[in-house]
Amino acid sequence: MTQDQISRKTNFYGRANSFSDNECSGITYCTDLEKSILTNNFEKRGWKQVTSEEYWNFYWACVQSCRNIFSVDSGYRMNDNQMINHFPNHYELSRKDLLVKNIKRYRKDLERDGNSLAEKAELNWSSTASTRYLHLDFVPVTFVLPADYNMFVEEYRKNPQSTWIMKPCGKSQGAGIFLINNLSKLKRWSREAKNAFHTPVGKESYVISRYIDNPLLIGGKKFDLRLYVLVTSFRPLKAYLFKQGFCRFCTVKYDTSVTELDNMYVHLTNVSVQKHGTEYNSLHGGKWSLQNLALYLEGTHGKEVTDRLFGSISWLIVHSLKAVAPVMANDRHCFECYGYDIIIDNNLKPWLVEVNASPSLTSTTVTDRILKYKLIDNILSVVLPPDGIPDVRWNKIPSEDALGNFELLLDEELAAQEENQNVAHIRISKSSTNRWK
Ligand SMILES: Nc1ncnc2c1ncn2[C@@H]1O[C@H](COP(=O)(O)OP(=O)(O)OP(=O)(O)O)[C@@H](O)[C@H]1O
Repeated sequence: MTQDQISRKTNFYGRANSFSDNECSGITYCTDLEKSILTNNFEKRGWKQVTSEEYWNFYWACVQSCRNIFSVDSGYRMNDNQMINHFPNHYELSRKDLLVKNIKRYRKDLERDGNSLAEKAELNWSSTASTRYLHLDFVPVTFVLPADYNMFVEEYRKNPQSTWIMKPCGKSQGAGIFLINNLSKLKRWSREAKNAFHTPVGKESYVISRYIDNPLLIGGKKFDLRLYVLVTSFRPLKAYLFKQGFCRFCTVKYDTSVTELDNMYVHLTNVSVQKHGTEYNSLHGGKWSLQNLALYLEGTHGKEVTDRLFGSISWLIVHSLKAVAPVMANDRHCFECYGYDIIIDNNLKPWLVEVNASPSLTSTTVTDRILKYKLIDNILSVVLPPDGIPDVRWNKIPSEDALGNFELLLDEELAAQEENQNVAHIRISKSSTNRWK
């Protein structure tokens, strides 16, 4: 939806402030993404498709349309019966550089307040000692380039043997990513890709992160987790975890030798990369369900260790959300389903690699299609009031049934109520031991 379309639409609908009887009989939806996984779900509910220029109750928008709607210039005002699937500044969580910036700020704030979560420990890394956060160390050490180049070099020199991964901040699906294992390679790249940091539309920034070079391998292959997290409010924080995430495997065995450094089939788990490889299997799409992973880990490491790992993953997600909550525009018309990418290392420590605001709804296998259809169905039943009519005045407390495959990660409002009754502090889902199964 363009700014112009929004302005024209506002003139007409700006007056609408409540859901009239007439409108109640027909909920309208609009989508920028013509995916049957979405449209089948909307139509199952008897909703009628309209264009973005008509009156919609529910908009599954691309991030750009959402930003246009919320831009000051659009003058668009949503009424109480309109909902949209992004928060206006979702990029605070989903842009690689901003995510890291927010997490760094969150840690500093907790440290300043003397919070024990920000406890640090000495880490002896080769000959140099450095300190790291004991609990809040869940994103790989990351710098934004070119801005933080000097800080990166300082860190690099502490451990020149380590490998780093360069990722353009504004791209996805593995585009523009490469690994480096020495500073001269970075310098060469910067020289050769003349204007490496400059594009026709301005500066392109990159993040450079410590490469997790000891991933947990299954069948000798690297994998990451794709988990779905639904946020219905940032202040108070209300977040849900979809129990049916999956693992995405590389098609080629993991190999840290220098000759394989540029082989993306070894190092990048993105399906968009792997599907071009000769070893790609379109039947299973290189995916494993989380249930299979849990069974595998219970078999190889035991149940307690497995439960602890999944508990740490939930913990990591909650704290990444808390890190951005203060800066998020908490508009009550918005909800968002984030795709979390997590790598587990061979010490069974989870690392947050990235958060996507528009996780792919493309299905590569039949199982994938069923899972994503269910995901959308469950999102709708969590974000909509029990009568199924979008209404932002609703208290956003879904019933147990409405959760489907989602489980509560955190509801600060509920937690505060419980605290008032001296029941509990911040509550991370009680069902944590049964999680994902
Ligand atoms: N620090 C890291 N250590 C090890 N592997 C990493 C690291 N960062 C990224 N990767 C690998 O590279 C892949 C791509 O990284 P990332 O998801 O950040 O980029 P992207 O191109 O934005 O992908 P997406 O399509 O998911 O948005 C990850 O799925 C993971 O396999």
